[in-house]
Amino acid sequence: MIRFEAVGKRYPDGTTAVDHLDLDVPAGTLTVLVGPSGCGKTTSLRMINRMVDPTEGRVLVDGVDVATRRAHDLRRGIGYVIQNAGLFPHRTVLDNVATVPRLLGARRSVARKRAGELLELVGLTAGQGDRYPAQLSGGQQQRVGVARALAADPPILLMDEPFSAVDPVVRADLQRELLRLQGELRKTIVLVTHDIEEAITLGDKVAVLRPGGVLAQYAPPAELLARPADGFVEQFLGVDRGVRLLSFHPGGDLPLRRDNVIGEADTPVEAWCLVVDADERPLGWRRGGEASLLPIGHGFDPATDTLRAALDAAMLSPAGHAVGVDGSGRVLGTASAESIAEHVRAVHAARQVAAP
Ligand SMILES: Nc1ncnc2c1ncn2[C@@H]1O[C@H](COP(=O)(O)OP(=O)(O)OP(=O)(O)O)[C@@H](O)[C@H]1O
Repeated sequence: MIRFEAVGKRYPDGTTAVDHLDLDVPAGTLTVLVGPSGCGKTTSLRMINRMVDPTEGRVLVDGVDVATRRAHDLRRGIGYVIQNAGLFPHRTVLDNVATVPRLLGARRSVARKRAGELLELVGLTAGQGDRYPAQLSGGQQQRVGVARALAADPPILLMDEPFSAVDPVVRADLQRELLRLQGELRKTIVLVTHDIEEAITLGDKVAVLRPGGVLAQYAPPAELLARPADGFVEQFLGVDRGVRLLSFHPGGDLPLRRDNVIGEADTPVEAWCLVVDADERPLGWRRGGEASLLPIGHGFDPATDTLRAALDAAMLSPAGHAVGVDGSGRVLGTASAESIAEHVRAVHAARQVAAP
């Protein structure tokens, strides 16, 4: 666990980078520090591995004040990933990663074997390991940066804007990979970003910092979206909080209707009916008695999708209804945009009653 206790950082020129920060990062979780430029994210991150020392308060790692640790020893247990990966340009990718186990005393062959395993872990091939960093794409270089940071198997990983230098598609890919890796490795990760969307996607908890290095709110993403602490956080989160919050609601509890699902030969029972074949697969929407069918667009699988996907399916459907399908594509039922909104209201109301 990482703990900031009343931590402040004032630079000699009088700049307050971090102001009285209290923050706990539980072991095995991913915390994101997010906020506008200059609000002290990087400074806070670097106080964990003593690249920066606080001028007030203490940073504790597993209960020990990092100021009492030799920086060199401390950093053995803390991986560090930066924007643009920071790789050695004149070493192959494999050697970049193998450097760390070598420094820790592993024999060359053992270090290279370990590096190969790590490259595979982050989704790179042995062939890519033989190239030089400049011969890889930006996204692939970032993966190498993550592999290198993991090479000493540190319990803590610090990541400073690790995905900012790559395009949005690669970025989404790297974010998914990080979540997959974290599901496997359960490191204690602190990640800095200025992108609130990234923070909400990745964080178990998100710390929003405001200018002047003051913590504005520290909460799980769903709570942040549902209850921003003040106007600053609300504005920083953006305008579509309600819709984004739907990503945190599983689709499995959404009531689905079956009474507007009919077979090909059946008489429509209302203005829009979903026609299915004998195997319960969707054929399309029938309006009134019209013979032609309109495509259902994309369905949603309540077992794996969230209410955001369900609402999206409803919005894109000609009938205004999302079609719920199981993993094999068979229709489970339908839900209108209104019924999805009603369901969300009911869930929120139940939570408020349940809250102490
Ligand atoms: N070595 C330094 N000397 C003086 N001021 C500094 C120093 N390093 C950082 N600062 C100032 O401290 C404040 C916080 O900087 P920091 O880099 O932590 O912010 P940040 O939130 O990570 O910003 P960004 O998103 O732009 O990287 C800024 O006002 C910055 O100019």
